Amino acid sequence: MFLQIGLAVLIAFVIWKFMFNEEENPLDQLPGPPKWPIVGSALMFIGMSHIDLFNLLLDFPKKYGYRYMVKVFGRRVLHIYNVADIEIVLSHSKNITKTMPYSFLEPWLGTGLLISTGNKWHQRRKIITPTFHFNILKNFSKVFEKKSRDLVHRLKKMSGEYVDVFSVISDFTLYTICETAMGTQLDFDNSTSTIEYKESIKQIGNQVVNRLAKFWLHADVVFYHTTLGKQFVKCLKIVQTFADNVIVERKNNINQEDSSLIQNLDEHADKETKKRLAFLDLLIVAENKGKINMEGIREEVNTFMFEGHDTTAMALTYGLMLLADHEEVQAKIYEECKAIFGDSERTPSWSDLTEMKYLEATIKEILRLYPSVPFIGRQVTEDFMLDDLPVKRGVEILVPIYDMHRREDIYPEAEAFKPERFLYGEVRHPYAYIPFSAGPRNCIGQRFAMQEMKCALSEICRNFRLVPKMKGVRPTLKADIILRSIDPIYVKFLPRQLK
Ligand code: HEM
Repeated sequence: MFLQIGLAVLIAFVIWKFMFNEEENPLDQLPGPPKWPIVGSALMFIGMSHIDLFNLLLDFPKKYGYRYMVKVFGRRVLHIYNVADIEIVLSHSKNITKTMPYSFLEPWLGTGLLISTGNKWHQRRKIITPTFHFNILKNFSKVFEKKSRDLVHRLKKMSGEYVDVFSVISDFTLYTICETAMGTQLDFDNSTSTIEYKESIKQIGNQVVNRLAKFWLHADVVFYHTTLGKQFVKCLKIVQTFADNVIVERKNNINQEDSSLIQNLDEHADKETKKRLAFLDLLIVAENKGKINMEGIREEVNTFMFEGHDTTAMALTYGLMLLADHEEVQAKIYEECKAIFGDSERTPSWSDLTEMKYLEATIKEILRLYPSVPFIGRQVTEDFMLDDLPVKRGVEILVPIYDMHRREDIYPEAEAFKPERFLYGEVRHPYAYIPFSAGPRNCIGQRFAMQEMKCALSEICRNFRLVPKMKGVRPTLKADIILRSIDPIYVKFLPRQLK
C-alpha cells in the first residue's frame, strides 16, 4: 500500500517537474529532432547500435543546420559545427568540465588531467606541462627510434600476408608509451604480471566502451553485478597493482643526478644519462617538492597510459590504410626519406623528423579524415553567450570534430586524401582543424604524438610498399570515445630494397 502511494507520488512529481516546472531555456527554440514531453527525443535512440548512432549524428546537421539541440529527458545537448561557435566554446576559460562518458573511466584514471576540472585541473596542468618540455621529448626520441625498428622487424616477418594493422600497431604504441611514461619495457618481459597488465590495459578500454553502449549498465549498482562489471574490476586491480609497483620501484631508484637533470632541463639539454628519464620521474620529483601525492602520480600515470596509446594506435591504423590506398603519397614520403638518409640505414633522429615536412602534412591529413577523438564534450558550469545565443548552466555541448573536418566549404573535396592541403599554407580558421582540440584543454601530448607517428610511418615507408586488401574500401565507423572501425583493417607490407 505504502509502496503504491510512494510510487504514485514519485510519478506525479516527475510529471510536474518535467512538464510544469521546467525553466524556459533559449535553446528550446533551436531546431533539432522531434521532442515529446518528459522524454524529449530519447525514444529515437532506444536500441540503436553505435554504428547507427554515428550515422544519425552525421545526418542531423544536414537536417537541422550547424547549431541544433537534442533533448533527452532533462538533458539538453547543444551540437555546434560553426568554427566561430567552436572557438567560443573551446577557448572558454571557465567552462572546462567534461561530459558524462568520461566518468566511466574514473575508476581507472581517477580525476587525472583528462577528467579533472576546476582548481584541480589548473594545478595538475601546471605541474604536468613541464613533463612535455622539448628536452624531455627529445630524450624520448630514442624510444621512438627503437620501438619503430622493432615494429619494422615484426612486419618483415609478416611480409606478404595481410596484416590486421591495429593489433600490431597497438602493441607498438603501448610499448612506446609504457617506456616513456613509466620507464618500463613490456615487449621483452614475459613475467605473468607484465603479460596480465598488457592484456588488462587493452581490455579495460573495451569494457568502458561496452558499458557506455548499454544504458542499463550506466548505474553502478547494476554494472558491478554483471559479468562485464566483474571483469572490469579484475582488470582494474591488475592495472593498478602493476602501476603502483612500478611507481614504488622507480621512486626507490631515482637518484640525485636524475633530480638535478630534471630541475635544470634547459642547461642539460643534450646530456646523456645512464638511465632514460620517464614522465614518472618528473612526477616523483614534483612529489618531493610537495606538489603532487602518490594518488596523484598514479592518476596521471594511468591517464598517460590511456590517452597515449589508443589515440596514436587508431591514427596510425587509419594512416596505414590511407597510405596503402595512395601509392603516390607513399612514393613522396619515400623520396623525402631518401633525400634525408641517402643510402644510410640509420633510424631517424629528432632533427631528421623535423625535416619531414611532407610526412607531417600527411599525418595532419590523416587526422583530419580520422581524428582519433571524434567528439569533444563540455558540461556548461557557467552561463555564457554563444554569439547571440544565451547558453545556461547545465547544458551539455558537443563539438563533432569528425564531421566538422569533412565540411565541404572548409575542405573542398573533403572526402579526398590530399596531404598537399597542409603543405602550401592554405588559409583557414584556426578552429577549423582541431584533432588535438584547442584552447586551455587541448591535448598536452600532441607534440609527443606527432613525433612518435612520424618516426613509425617514416620507418614503415622506407622499408615497405603498402598494399590494400581492397582498394578504395573505407571502414564502417562507430561512435565511441575513440574513433573505431567495426571491422579489422588489413594491409600487406612488401619489403623494399633499402638503397
Ligand atoms: C593522435 C594522437 C592523439 C590525439 C588525436 C589526441 C587528441 C586529444 C584530444 C582531442 C584531447 C581533448 C579531449 C577532450 O577535451 O575531451 C586530448 C586531451 C589529452 N591528451 Fe591527447 N591525443 C593524442 C595523443 C596523446 C598522447 C600521446 C598523450 C600522452 C602522452 C595524450 C595525452 C592527453 C591528455 C593528458 C589530455 C587531457 C589534457 C587536459 O585536459 O588538460 N594525448 N587529446
